[in-house]
Amino acid sequence: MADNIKVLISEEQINKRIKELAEQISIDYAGRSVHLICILKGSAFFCCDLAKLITVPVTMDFMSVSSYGDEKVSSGRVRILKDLDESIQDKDVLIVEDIIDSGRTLSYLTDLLATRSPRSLNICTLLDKPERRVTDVYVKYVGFEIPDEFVVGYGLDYQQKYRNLPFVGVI
Ligand SMILES: O=P(O)(O)OC[C@H]1O[C@H](OP(=O)(O)OP(=O)(O)O)[C@H](O)[C@@H]1O
Ligand code: HPA
Ligand SMILES: [Mg+2]
Repeated sequence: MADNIKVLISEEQINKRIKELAEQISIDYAGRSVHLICILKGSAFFCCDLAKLITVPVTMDFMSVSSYGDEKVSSGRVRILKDLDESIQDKDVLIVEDIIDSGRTLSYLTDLLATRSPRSLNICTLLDKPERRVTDVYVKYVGFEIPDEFVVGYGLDYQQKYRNLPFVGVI
């Protein structure tokens, strides 16, 4: 396998879990529409695959945020590279992330977006690395809990590489 990357979560496991998450979200948002906020770049694959399987009406917007740069640890400073295009006022907003690690990114984002008067605001993350948390965040939908290892693939990068791997692996 390229650069000795060990599979942690296979493509089949990811697809199965995304289906389950989409079913749960479709039940929870029944009778409403859900406004997905995709946090670029990491969440691009997950958010698009999830959106395709949700059966209630979906709208989407994109925000680009970065704090890791080329490192394996957070710089501690969350930078917004691109803000949302549309207002989230009175919308049922679901932030879609690839991973919650230290919790800094999502803590910063939920505080920021809460000031913009959404009707509701929740988080869906594919991966959760609870051992690394330095900031508490309430996450409603979690795909997989993973151990304290730096992972790549299915959107996640190391030095901008490996995002296109169809599985989640450890370098
Ligand atoms: O919980 P945290 O410690 O804040 O880490 C999680 C965040 O870090 C990664 O983004 P990154 O800054 O690497 O940007 P990218 O998505 O463009 O790779 C990841 O995609 C999450 O957004
Ligand atoms: O384990 C990780 N891998 C890639 N990007 C990340 N950003 C936070 N944690 C990670
Ligand atoms: Mg990254």
